[in-house]
Amino acid sequence: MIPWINSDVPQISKAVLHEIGRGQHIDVSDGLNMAGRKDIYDIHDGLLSIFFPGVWSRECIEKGDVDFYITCSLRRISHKLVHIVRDMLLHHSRCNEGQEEEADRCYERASQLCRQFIAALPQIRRVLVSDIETAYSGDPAAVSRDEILLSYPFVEAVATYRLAHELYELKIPIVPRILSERAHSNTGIDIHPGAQIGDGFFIDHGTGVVIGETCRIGKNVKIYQGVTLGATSPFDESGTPRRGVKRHPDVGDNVIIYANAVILGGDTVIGENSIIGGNAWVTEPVPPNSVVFERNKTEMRQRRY
Ligand SMILES: CC(=O)OC[C@H](N)C(=O)O
Repeated sequence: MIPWINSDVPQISKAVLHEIGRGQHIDVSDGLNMAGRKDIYDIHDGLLSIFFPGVWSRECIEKGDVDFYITCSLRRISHKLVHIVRDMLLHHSRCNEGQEEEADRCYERASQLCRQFIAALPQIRRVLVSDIETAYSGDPAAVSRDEILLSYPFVEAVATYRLAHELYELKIPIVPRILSERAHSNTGIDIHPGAQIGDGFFIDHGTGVVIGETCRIGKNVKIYQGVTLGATSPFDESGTPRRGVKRHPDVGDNVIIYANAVILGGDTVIGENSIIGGNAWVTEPVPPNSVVFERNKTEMRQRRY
């Protein structure tokens, strides 16, 4: 018997309860159940395994069973997702004073949003194949597409990003960030769901990559470990960082960004076909077809393909 447990714990429980009751900033009074995060993880796993059944699924799946597997999984995921999104919408409305919505309305809206999300899955899957294709054609270390799919961390990070982006575009609260931060923990690659990323995107090695919310990235872009596409956070008069403004760079088609380059700012545009060298620090626009090989020094050159 540990004596302090009996004497101290009831009092400390009361004090914790008191802090919860103060409801400052984080409102748990409506019982937003964070066990829900496990349900979202389950949906995340389920969606990835639908994209690549028998590869990312826990189950071994025979060719003849794929159809059945996808239909059953998708039905299960759709049900679960509608309930989670309903809870999130309800919670979100309660956090905004005077805008509380009825549960039934949230349920209806959740159902519509999830329908749109599920309808987008075939297209997301198609784009994901283009990402793997860019990896295969761009990385001589990759022996096969299967090797990339089974072992490269960027596949999970980018697949998750593409799912999370769809949810973000539908303005579903919190769920997109839970997905992307889970992939961030698993892979070391941090892609905000708000970023816009074109087809054929490849992150080689991946560790430490950060891609900010308002980035726009073109097609067939390749980046290496440690690259930051970050913000020069603008502040308002009171010194508070301004939300909802364009603060991360744009990257044109066919750009390659080597390891640990840092590219910052909402007005920073990397023109198409450019190469940004390792450790470059870029805070100004770079014209198309440039090579940036050290701090802000650019050189025009003809790209070879
Ligand atoms: C990627 C990055 O610079 O993030 C900084 C901050 N979270 C923002 O979004 O502005």
